[in-house]
Order: sequence, then C-alpha cells, then structure tokens
Amino acid sequence: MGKKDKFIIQKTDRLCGTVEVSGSKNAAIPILAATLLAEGKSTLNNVPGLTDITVMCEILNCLGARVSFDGANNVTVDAQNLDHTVAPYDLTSKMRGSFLVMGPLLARMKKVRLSLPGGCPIGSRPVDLHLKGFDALGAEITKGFGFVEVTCKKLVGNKIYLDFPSVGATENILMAAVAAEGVTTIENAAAEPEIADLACFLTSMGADISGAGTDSITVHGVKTFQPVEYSIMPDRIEAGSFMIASAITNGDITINGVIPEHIKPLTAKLCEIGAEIDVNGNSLRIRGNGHYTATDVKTLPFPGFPTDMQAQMMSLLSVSDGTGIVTETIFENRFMHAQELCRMGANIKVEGHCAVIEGTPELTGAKVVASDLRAGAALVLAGLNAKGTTEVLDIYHIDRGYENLDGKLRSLGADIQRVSY
Ligand SMILES: CC(=O)N[C@H]1[C@@H](OP(=O)(O)OP(=O)(O)OC[C@H]2O[C@@H](n3ccc(=O)[nH]c3=O)[C@H](O)[C@@H]2O)O[C@H](CO)[C@@H](O)[C@@H]1O
Ligand SMILES: C=C(OP(=O)(O)O)C(=O)O
Repeated sequence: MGKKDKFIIQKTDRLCGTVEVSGSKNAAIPILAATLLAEGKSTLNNVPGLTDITVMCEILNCLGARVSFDGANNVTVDAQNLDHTVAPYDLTSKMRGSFLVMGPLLARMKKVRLSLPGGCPIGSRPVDLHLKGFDALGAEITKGFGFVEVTCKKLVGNKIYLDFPSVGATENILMAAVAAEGVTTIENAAAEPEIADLACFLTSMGADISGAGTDSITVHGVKTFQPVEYSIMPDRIEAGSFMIASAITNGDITINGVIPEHIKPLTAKLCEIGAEIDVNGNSLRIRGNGHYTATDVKTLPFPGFPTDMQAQMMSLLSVSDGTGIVTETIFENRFMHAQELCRMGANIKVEGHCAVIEGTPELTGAKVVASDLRAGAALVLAGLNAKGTTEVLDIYHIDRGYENLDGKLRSLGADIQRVSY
C-alpha cells in the first residue's frame, strides 16, 4: 500500500460469492485510545489492518505505551507506563480520530496537549463539543499556537447536554467521565453502535456505564481500570459497501460477520429500491436484479441513514430508474464524489445540502480521483458498473478504512488491480 497507488477496474457483470467483514475502524480507533486508561497490557482482537489504525498505534507509542500488531488482526497495548502527554503534530494531523486520546489521557495523566484538528475534505469538523464536555467535568482549557491544552486537578461528574449528537464528542467525554468523581450524564448523546462497543470495552475494564447506544448515557466514575482482552465489532460501513457492490453489479453476495441491527437503515433502502435481501443470523445474502427504482435518502445520526454510506448509495442511485434526492445533513461538504461520478456519465446536480440524481442506464469508465475515504469507495463501486476501464487515483484515502478492498472484491469475481504510479 503506497501513497501513489491507484485502482484499475474493468466492468464486472455479476459479483458472486462470500465475503467476511473486518473489524470496525470507527470502533477500533476509540477503543485503542481507551486502552490508555489501564496500567497494563490490553489485547484487542479483530482489529482491521488499516493505515488509520497504524497511525493510532504510532500515537499510543509516542505517549509511552508499547503497541504490537501481530499481523493477524490482534493488537496488544501495554499502557503500564505513559510518559508523554503531548502527541506529535506529524501524526495527529494525519487523522482526526487521534483527538480521541484526549479523554483517556486527561483521566489518567490530568494533562494533555494536542494540535487542534483542521478542516478536512468533508467539512470543517470543529471539536467545540468535546471541549465543552471536558470543561463541564472541571478541566481547564487553553488554546494557542495551533494547540489545545486541557488540564485538571481532578475530574468531577456533571450533567452534559450535547447541542448535536456528535460521535467523537460522546466518545471522548465518555472516556473522561468513567474516571470522574461522581455521576455524569450525557444527554443528546450519539447512539451509534460504535459508542455501544466502546462502552462495552470500558465496562469490561471496570467502568460503570448505562444507556450507551441510546441518547442518554449515565456514568458512575470509578478509580481503577484493569487491562482486558476484547474483540472489536464488525464494520457496518464495510458491510454496507459490499451490499452496494452486489446491487450495482446485479450480483449475489453473502456477507458474513454482519450485525443486522447496525445496517437496518441501508437494508430498508435497498429493499425499497428492489434488491433482495435475506438475513440469517450474522450472515446476509443480497441479490441484485439490475433494475432499481430511484428513492430519496437523507443522512441522519444513528439509527438514520449513515453519512458514511451516502457516497456509495449515490453510485447506485446513478444507475437506478428515475430521480432520487440525497440530502446530507451531517457534513457540509460531503459531495466531492458527485462531480467525479458525473465524469463517469452520472447525471447529478448538487445544490447546497442536496444532490439530485437522475438515473442513467450505464456509467462509462474514466480516470477519477478519490477525494476522501467513502468518495473513493463510491468510485470503485461505480467502476464495477461502468463500461470500459475506470482508474481511481489517490486510493490512500480508501486504505484508511477498507481492509484489502481489492483482494475481497477480486475474490467475488471483480477485475480490479492495484498499481503504483
Ligand atoms: C472515527 C470516526 O468514528 N469517524 C466517524 C465519526 O466522526 P466524528 O466523530 O468526527 O463525527 P461527529 O459525529 O462528531 O460529527 C458530526 C457533525 O457534528 C459536528 N461537530 C462535531 C464535534 C464538535 O465538537 N462540534 C461539531 O460541530 C461536525 O462538524 C459534524 O458536522 O462520526 C461521523 C458521523 O457519523 C462519521 O462520518 C465518521 O466516520
Ligand atoms: C469520515 C470517516 O472517517 P473519519 O472520521 O476518520 O474521517 C469515515 O469513516 O467515513
């Protein structure tokens, strides 16, 4: 995997077979951060092999933890001795999720200094709600020179209401609140499954949390945390991306390692437009029929339709019959894939938070650029449908969040090659 890799994709008529979902990137990142709470060695299983995970492990190493990845999806973090409270800009600037070390470091070291995350290709993404939460727990916040320093003598539980159910703010505040004196409530909390997985990990370490996975979380602070072994939940966005891969190629794919509750918003939409889906325990079979009726999609916090599936869904709507409207309510700039899809023959007009997609019978291959992780996935999916050859450049974005995407697609019959340029 290199910074200068691209995918070369030929049209695939029908993807068939079985694919295993990897562990969730968005659950693994906060859980890796949470290992910092316990003095000792925690082991995480089912950790996806992704560049974002490598960066997070490097950050933990810089803080004094000793991290080892066995190359088979198991990571050990020995956080016995932490000797730094500052994470280097070179690493934190690579990944927004790095800001999630703030909560556990504040809880354990009473002091943390991180670079303020800048904007990113999908939006401005401020961290004001994270900081408001720490402030409510009694921390002192100082900003300057591109950094934010958060310190406390001790953390004290409080009632926190989030103006928006931010996933990252809920996770960061939760990881500090578990060690605060007394009771913390987080109202209007994010209810994404990754938060429930983090809470489950924290609880196994000794934390006392109720309500995680709903919009109201209650935490009774505890003094100590023990290191544990824990298996990361499956990646619902990877599962969803393979569902679209099957639908867009008129395929027949069985996806193993799915938690059906987590992907309900997508399952509902795909059934509505004409895909056939059978759920059997943690396995899901999706059959495409080549004809989909366009629909409208609005991204919302869980259990609404996930913003992380919006771009991939747009690829499918591009080849559906009729007109669909996609409304993006979570990030203000998450339509960069639309122009690239148009270069492949899609008919999409973007106006503010809405994209109007008029279906076209077939896309055509082109050279396109992945502007971010899910935009990249959407272009790969479109490439599977497009006549001729599609080249997707800047696939380092895709490597942030999909483990061996090309290998998994090849195992289902896709003609996709990774080439360095
Ligand atoms: C590593 C990880 O888990 N990333 C996910 C996480 O990102 P992330 O945790 O960054 O997303 P948030 O839920 O925090 O962001 C949602 C919205 O809230 C805004 N906001 C957020 C925090 C804040 O302090 N102030 C503020 O205004 C953001 O700019 C954005 O418009 O949830 C997103 C929404 O489901 C997903 O797309 C990302 O894949
Ligand atoms: C936006 C995403 O991730 P991040 O928050 O790490 O940028 C994503 O996974 O689609």
